[in-house]
Amino acid sequence: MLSVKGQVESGGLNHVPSKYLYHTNLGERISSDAEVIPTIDFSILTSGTPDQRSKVIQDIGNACAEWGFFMVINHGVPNLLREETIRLAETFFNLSEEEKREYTGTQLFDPIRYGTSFNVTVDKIRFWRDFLKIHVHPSFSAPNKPPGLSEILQEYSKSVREVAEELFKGISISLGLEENYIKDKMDTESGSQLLVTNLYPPCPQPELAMGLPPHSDHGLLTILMQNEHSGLQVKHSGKWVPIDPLPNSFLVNTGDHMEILTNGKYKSVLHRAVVNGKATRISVGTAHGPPLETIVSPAPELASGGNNPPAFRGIKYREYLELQQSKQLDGKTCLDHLRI
Ligand SMILES: O=C(O)CCC(=O)C(=O)O
Ligand SMILES: [Fe+2]
Repeated sequence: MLSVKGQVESGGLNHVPSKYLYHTNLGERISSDAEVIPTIDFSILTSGTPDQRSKVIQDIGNACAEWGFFMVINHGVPNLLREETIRLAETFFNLSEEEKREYTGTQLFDPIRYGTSFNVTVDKIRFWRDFLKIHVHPSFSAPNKPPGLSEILQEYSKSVREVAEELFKGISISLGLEENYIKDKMDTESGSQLLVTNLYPPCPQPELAMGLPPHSDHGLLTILMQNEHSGLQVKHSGKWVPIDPLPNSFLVNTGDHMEILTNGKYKSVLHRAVVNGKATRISVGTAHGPPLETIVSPAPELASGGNNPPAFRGIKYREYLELQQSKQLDGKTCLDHLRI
């Protein structure tokens, strides 16, 4: 398994190798409107007046229902911590191929997994992306090199978890539920948190390859940041909307398990990562879910009565992850397998 970075750096790559050719017109239905995802001021959620707080909670609810994605500003995670996380993540990818290979996971639940594409055992075509995935909660793992990586990822994961917990409160209230509903029902304090670092090296023919094809995320919430290069696109009203996050912001999206829990009220939206010809793009996302053994099904409060029956069957989070990983990413959400 040769990483994309390794291939790019071996030199002389002036075209996309055939196994990476992605046969979709990337320009197709890119939104030309200046659409922007909603922005949520996190500081209002934590310390606004009661009126400001209910307004921002309403905004969160609308963002989850209409976009499944929003940008979070004033989140309190120090910029230095974010920058160091990205910098040290990059130094991991700068290790030699041999050093990185030590972390090649073979199993989905290996606590540390370095790899390329999505899942090379099922991918029919390869994606222009290398990754490092680590389980950071309830128990924390990280590669022991380069020096400092493990410490910074631990600190970063903890800070982001705090943001997630506040967002879970706001989301619970926005659904007409008690503030701690998601925290308690999904046991998020002992929940699973998976950190994924994506590295998309510059691509000689960016319109012919794909970093990550259309997919939805599995957890309750994903919190994502990136270096200065954009590439994320979100499906909205049938079009792909390129996302240019504000400096120092997080992108947050509701995942498949939020869609299950809310009985489809909040959507887990398709998104993809395109590549560019000039620069290495890095993104770091954390997926926040319940403990792996939790069975998630639609909340009875949101799925009852004749006109609102449960739309999904329940599934253990662990089994859902296995299901997702066993399939090719093909633009359909894995959730379709659970629809009643
Ligand atoms: O790199 C990005 O912007 C998106 C990454 C992503 O969607 C993922 O890791 O699930
Ligand atoms: Fe994603």
